[in-house]
Amino acid sequence: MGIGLGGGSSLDETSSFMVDFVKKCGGYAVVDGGFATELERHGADLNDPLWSAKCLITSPHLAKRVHLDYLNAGANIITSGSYQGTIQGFEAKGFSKEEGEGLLRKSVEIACEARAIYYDRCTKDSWDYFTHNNDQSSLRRPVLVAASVGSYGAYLADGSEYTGKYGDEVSVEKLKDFHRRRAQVLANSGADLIAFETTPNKIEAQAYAELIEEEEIDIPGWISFSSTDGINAASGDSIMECAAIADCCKQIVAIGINCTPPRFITTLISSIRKVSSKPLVIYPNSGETYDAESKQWIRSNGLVDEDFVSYVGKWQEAGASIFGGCCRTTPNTIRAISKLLSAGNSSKYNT
Ligand code: MET
Ligand SMILES: [Zn+2]
Repeated sequence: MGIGLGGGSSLDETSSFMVDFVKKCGGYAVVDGGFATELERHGADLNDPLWSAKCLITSPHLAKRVHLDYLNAGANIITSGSYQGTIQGFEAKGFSKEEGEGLLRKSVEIACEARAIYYDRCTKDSWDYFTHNNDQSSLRRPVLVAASVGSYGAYLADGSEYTGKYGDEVSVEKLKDFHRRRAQVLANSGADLIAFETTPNKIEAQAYAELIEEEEIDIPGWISFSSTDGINAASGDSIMECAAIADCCKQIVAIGINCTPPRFITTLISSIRKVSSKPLVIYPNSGETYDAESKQWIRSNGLVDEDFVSYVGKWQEAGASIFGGCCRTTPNTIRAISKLLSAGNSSKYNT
């Protein structure tokens, strides 16, 4: 178990979990960047229905390295490689249900191992620092491990997490059944929280909220939405309605927008703020567009890291407090975000 609440935490503790964590981090927290992007940059071939979760089978060492790179870049929250890994998807590859569940747990174990390595190094570094500077301040940053849950659309592997068009036959009940076992397994995997990511519509948010209650999921979570127009969730559902569903769920300790172009974020934050005072987690993609057919990112409109980072202050002003990156962002993006926020913080305290 990490430093999360773990079994038996009270709802009061849960509702203040993210507010307390952000405070502990210094008023803002940093999330990691694109996981798949970074695996691919290191040569992984993720053209597979499991996408980045394929590495849990073929290259767990690389997954650990990517987590570690994000920690070294300044992340306070790292997200496990389970985004597109589902028991159904693993079964389609010939794994048994138990093996599939084991792979989900492994995604969290890998992230926890990366955190342990990072902490070990920090302890060593602060010891070196102490012996040279006679200063006992620890250089260790608080770090949470979030278990990633991709949407039903991610499992379909046809880009429908960016359209939210699941068809009439897909109901809240069906989505709950689809997500149930994975959510149970990840809630008991040692992760500090569950990140329901790239949620494109209202019914999936509703399914998560109901599932959390029904299954008595006792670790905190966030629900993060995708948008393709900066006004609504990707399906066209009102972002305020989506956020209101997440707001009603006590176990949901933050609401977010991820894998959405940076230029859309500020207006979405303002909309969400109208219906929720929970901490907001913002981790956009680079602004490039994903082509589901060719399974490639189209390089136009992408932002260089400096451009991406130039938005972060605006998102903070609009009311968000947790920042990172999604697809096509890298440890360099996260390093730049950390640097910017820590500079802002020190100037705040120095004036
Ligand atoms: N956490 C996931 C990743 O970075 C989110 C993907 S969004 C399509 O791989
Ligand atoms: Zn993404």
